Amino acid sequence: MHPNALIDACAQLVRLALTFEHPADAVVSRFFRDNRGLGQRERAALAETVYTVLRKKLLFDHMAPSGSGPRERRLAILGFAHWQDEEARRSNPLAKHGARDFLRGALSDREQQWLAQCDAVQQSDLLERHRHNLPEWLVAPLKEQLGDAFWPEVMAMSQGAPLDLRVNALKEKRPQVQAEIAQAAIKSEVTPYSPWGLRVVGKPQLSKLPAFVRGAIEVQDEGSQLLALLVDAKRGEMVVDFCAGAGGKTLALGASMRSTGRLYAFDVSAHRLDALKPRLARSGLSNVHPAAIAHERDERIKRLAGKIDRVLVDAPCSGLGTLRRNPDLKWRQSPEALDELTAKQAAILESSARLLKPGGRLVYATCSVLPQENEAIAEAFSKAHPEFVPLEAGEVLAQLKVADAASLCSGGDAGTRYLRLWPHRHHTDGFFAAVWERKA
Ligand SMILES: C[S@@+](CC[C@H](N)C(=O)[O-])C[C@H]1O[C@@H](n2cnc3c(N)ncnc32)[C@H](O)[C@@H]1O
Repeated sequence: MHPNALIDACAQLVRLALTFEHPADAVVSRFFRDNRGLGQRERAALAETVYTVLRKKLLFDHMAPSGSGPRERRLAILGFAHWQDEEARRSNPLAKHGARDFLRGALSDREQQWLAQCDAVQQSDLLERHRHNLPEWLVAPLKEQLGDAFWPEVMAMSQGAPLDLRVNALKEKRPQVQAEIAQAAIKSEVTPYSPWGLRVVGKPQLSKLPAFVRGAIEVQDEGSQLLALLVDAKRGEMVVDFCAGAGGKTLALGASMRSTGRLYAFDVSAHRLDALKPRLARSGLSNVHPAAIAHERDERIKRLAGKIDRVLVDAPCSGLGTLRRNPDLKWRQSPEALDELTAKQAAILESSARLLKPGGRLVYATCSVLPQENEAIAEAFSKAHPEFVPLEAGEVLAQLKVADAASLCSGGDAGTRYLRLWPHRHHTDGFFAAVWERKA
């Protein structure tokens, strides 16, 4: 594709994404479906450009007005240029010239002059909002929690996430799978905390890889793997994954139960549960029972009350811990939407807790970094339910031989009450989890 046509296509995609009517990943997938002729490199350029625009929206909104031509094209030029610079910095500093040559081929003289002016802007000349690119309502809670680590977290959140895999412990061993994918030129390192994880170098295509096809690996952030690990589901138990969605954590729980016992995968979205089915088929698990429920007080839930050994509530949340993958969320979420979400989270936790038998374990988790979706929900639940004893997440993980378990946690007297993962510290998405045991 001619560079100019590619920049125009990027501008078209930027325009679609900036309506914020749908999640950015859905907009990108739709665009690719509607433009089947696009090659792999063009797809990568399109996706990375639009994600860079979403990540740096306030900075680009500040720079764009000084240029000419359609606004979306100016945003696309900035997105493309910043993405390429980032790539060049990561892989080969000399590559920057090559990347800029390609872009120059797409730009008019006027656009080139404008881009040079934008490039000349120093960080120190910018207002804080143009450096953090966050909505104001999100800045205060992050600064309050992070202090000096606010800027490292901003940096971490403004980059893409690494590709993590979970090895299916039911079928295979991590070292063998690592060696096998290395044969297919996929380099990886074992993840520092999860015993099941591999962190892959780059973004190779996985769907045709034999290890993927036979269910030996699944794509899953290391943080998600640690949530499943905290549940510590065992052979022969009755386990509920209350908000199972497409089943990322269900599959990890099922494997840790060695495909025995009974694992219910509930969700209000039958559509999301449908996406679990092909994954389940690959996984070789035969203990999973997916079921769509109407709401958290569904009859099915009532029938299972007091019968379950372990419950995971991977609650619907703002997703603000996943800004590396979903940068549009910071523009699509709002304080009003959060109020609704926190009420839902409390209601789901309340209902799901009834499922547990005495001695059973309850895990409440989110991929949010906001205390109101996390500690506030957990503490209100503990207060209202003295029959549920909080466990130290740090101790649970240490018993499971997770390295540096205490460093993954915060809160409580010992500072290890809750799992609290941050992109800048742990190189995972932002996650929270609280663990309780129902008194016998
Ligand atoms: C964070 S996602 C779950 C992701 C999933 N556990 C995974 O690992 O892939 C939250 C899920 O909660 C579901 N949900 C929303 N309200 C619910 C409710 N009242 N009861 C059960 N599930 C609900 C949503 O449909 C969504 O799939």
